[in-house]
Order: sequence, then structure tokens, then C-alpha cells
Amino acid sequence: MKNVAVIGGGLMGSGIAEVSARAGHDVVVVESSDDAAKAALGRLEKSLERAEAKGKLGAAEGTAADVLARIRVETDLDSTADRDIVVEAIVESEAAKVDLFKRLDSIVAAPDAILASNTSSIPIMKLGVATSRPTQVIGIHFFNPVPVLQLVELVPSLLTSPDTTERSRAWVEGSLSKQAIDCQDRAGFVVNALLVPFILSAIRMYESGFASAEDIDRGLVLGAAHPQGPLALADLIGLDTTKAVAESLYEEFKEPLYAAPPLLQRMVDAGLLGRKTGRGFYTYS
Ligand SMILES: CCCCCCCC(=O)CC(=O)SCCNC(=O)CCNC(=O)[C@H](O)C(C)(C)COP(=O)(O)OP(=O)(O)OC[C@H]1O[C@@H](n2cnc3c(N)ncnc32)[C@H](O)[C@@H]1OP(=O)(O)O
Ligand SMILES: NC(=O)C1=CN([C@@H]2O[C@H](COP(=O)(O)OP(=O)(O)OC[C@H]3O[C@@H](n4cnc5c(N)ncnc54)[C@H](O)[C@@H]3O)[C@@H](O)[C@H]2O)C=CC1
Repeated sequence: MKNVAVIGGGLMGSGIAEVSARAGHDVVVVESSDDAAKAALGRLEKSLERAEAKGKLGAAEGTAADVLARIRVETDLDSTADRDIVVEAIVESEAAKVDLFKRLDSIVAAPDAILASNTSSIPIMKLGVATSRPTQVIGIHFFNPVPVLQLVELVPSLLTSPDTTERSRAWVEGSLSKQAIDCQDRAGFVVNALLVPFILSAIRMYESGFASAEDIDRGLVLGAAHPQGPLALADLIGLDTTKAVAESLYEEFKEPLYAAPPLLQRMVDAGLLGRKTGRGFYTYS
């Protein structure tokens, strides 16, 4: 696979585009507006400049400018027509993703192109059956920050072909140098099925006044060797995404541990989405 498209150039899409371009792929990022495209390009430039300044770009990757030259940021979905693999990384909304997969199905021309989703929690089957080619639809779930974390969850639906799964594995492991684990197509896959109750429990603990945000996070960093505490992690993920993922899991399993706590709902209503808006459980400059 040579030509890659990433739909949505937010936190995750920009990271997926970066690692793809660093692996030598020709990458098109499709955003929803000119302003969002500008913001996506800014994220890519900042991250690549940081990687270059830290000496993380290898000889085969070239300079930050070389990597950026392999990426185009567009607003027209038709620019995905000649792609071998499309990775969708738009907002965690089933309706928005189903609509996008329908449109991609009518645009992406190669008969064997892979249509992948980076969804955290939406069943892949719902996206597969929105297309005329569910055998080629798969979950390829990256972790945040994409340039740092090695894991990718591969999530075939009941209709995904073994050929699609194996070509996806070859791409993430062989080309992007990530490590894949295989997951069933159930909301939350492996990691989020475990991580969501953990983060939501931390929010409930804070909401109840049991401990401060700082002490909850310090507890997990100093006492369980986590790289950051659960509330700081929720701020990194984005509280809108955290809430949407919790809701998908709750819808699938009706398990109270997956129910979004009222405080999380209020913070999202207030626009306190974490790092991306400058304030969540913590304030960022
Ligand atoms: C209810 C739940 C709902 C779930 C919702 C959906 C979520 C999903 O679907 C799946 C997910 O992704 S879950 C999130 C998984 N991510 C984590 O758990 C991150 C945990 N945190 C970390 O790894 C570090 O704190 C972290 C790497 C972030 C920062 O590390 P440090 O605190 O040590 O800070 P630094 O010293 O600045 O960074 C360490 C090295 O990493 C590099 N780096 C950090 N951020 C980066 C970024 N954004 N892009 C590229 N590189 C980055 C940094 O440069 C540094 O590198 P070195 O200097 O070489 O060590
Ligand atoms: N935030 C996280 O830690 C992780 C998120 N994910 C998943 O990745 C996906 C994206 O999440 P984030 O990057 O965090 O969200 P984000 O909010 O940072 O980015 C979403 C981007 O999609 C764009 N967009 C929305 N609708 C679009 C459309 N129809 N066409 C083109 N672009 C569109 C938005 O302008 C925005 O830039 C979600 O499915 C999420 O569940 C997966 C792993 C980790």
C-alpha cells in the first residue's frame, strides 16, 4: 500500500498522518473546513518540528520538511479516490461515521482498497454494512499520542475478509513499525473496555469529593507507576471523546461502570474538554 488517506486531522488523525508520512507514504488528510485544515496542518508542523528538534527523524524519514512534503491537507473527499487505504479519524459519532463510510464507498476507486476506522468504541459492523464492500472495512485503532505509543488494535467485523486483516497487519507492523493485537468487534475492543471504567471511576471519586484531582493522579503515578494519572489522561484524550466512548460502551453492555458520570456530562456541556480547549480537570496555558 502506497497512497494513504486520513479523514479528520484532529488529535489522532494528525498523528496517523504523521507516522504514515514518516514511513514514506503519500498521505492526503481530509478535513471538514478550511479552518480545520489549517489547524490540522499546524498540528503536523508542530509535531514534526518537535521530532526533528529531538533528533527523532531517521535518515530514511528525512527532515521535517521532507515528511511534510509527503502530506497534503484537503477539504474535498474526492481526493481519496486514488487511495489504497483510508483511515477515518473523525469525531466519535456513529451517525457521522456511517455517513462518511457511505460517501467513501462511492468515491474510493481501487477495488481492493481498505476502508479503516480509528473509532474507539463504535462497532465496526455498523460501518461495514454502510458500504457495498464490508469485507474491506476494518478497525485500525491507534493510541494517543500516535507517534509515541506502539499499540494498534486490529478489529475485523464478522464480515471483514482475512485478506483485509492481514494486509492491515502488514501495513501497521511492517510499514508503520507498530505492534498489533487482535480484538473482537465489541464496543471498546480490549484496551478501552478496561480503561473506560478506570477513568470513569476516577471521575466519580473526584466528583464525590473523596480526594482532589491532584491526589488521585499522584496516587496512580507514584503508587502504580502510570505515566500520568487518570484525570490528566482524560484531559489528554478530550472529555468530549471520553464521554462519547463511555456512551457507546454503556449502550452495548448496559453496565453501570460504563455510565458517564454527571460531572463529565456537565464539563462537556460547559466546553471544558481538557487540553484541546485549555481547561478540563486541569488548566493549560
Ligand atoms: C473513559 C476513557 C475513554 C477513552 C477514549 C478513547 C481513547 C482511545 O481510544 C485509546 C487511547 O489512546 S487511550 C490513551 C492512551 N494513552 C496513554 O495512556 C498516554 C499515557 N501517557 C503517556 O504515555 C505520557 O504521559 C505522554 C507520552 C503523554 C507524555 O509523557 P511524559 O509525561 O513523560 O512527558 P514528556 O517528557 O513530555 O514526553 C515523553 C516523551 O514522549 C514524547 N511525546 C510526548 N507527547 C508527544 C506527542 N504528542 N507527540 C510526539 N511525541 C510526544 C516526548 O517528546 C518525550 O520524548 P523523549 O524526549 O524522547 O523522551
Ligand atoms: N482522543 C483520543 O485519545 C483517541 C481518539 N480515538 C478516536 O479517534 C477519532 C478522532 O478522535 P480525536 O482525534 O481525538 O478527535 P478530534 O476532535 O481531535 O478530531 C476530529 C477531527 O475530525 C474532523 N472532522 C469532523 N467531521 C469530519 C468530516 N465529516 N470530514 C472530515 N473531517 C471531519 C474535525 O474537524 C476534527 O479536526 C474518534 O473516533 C476517537 O474515538 C482513538 C484513539 C485515541
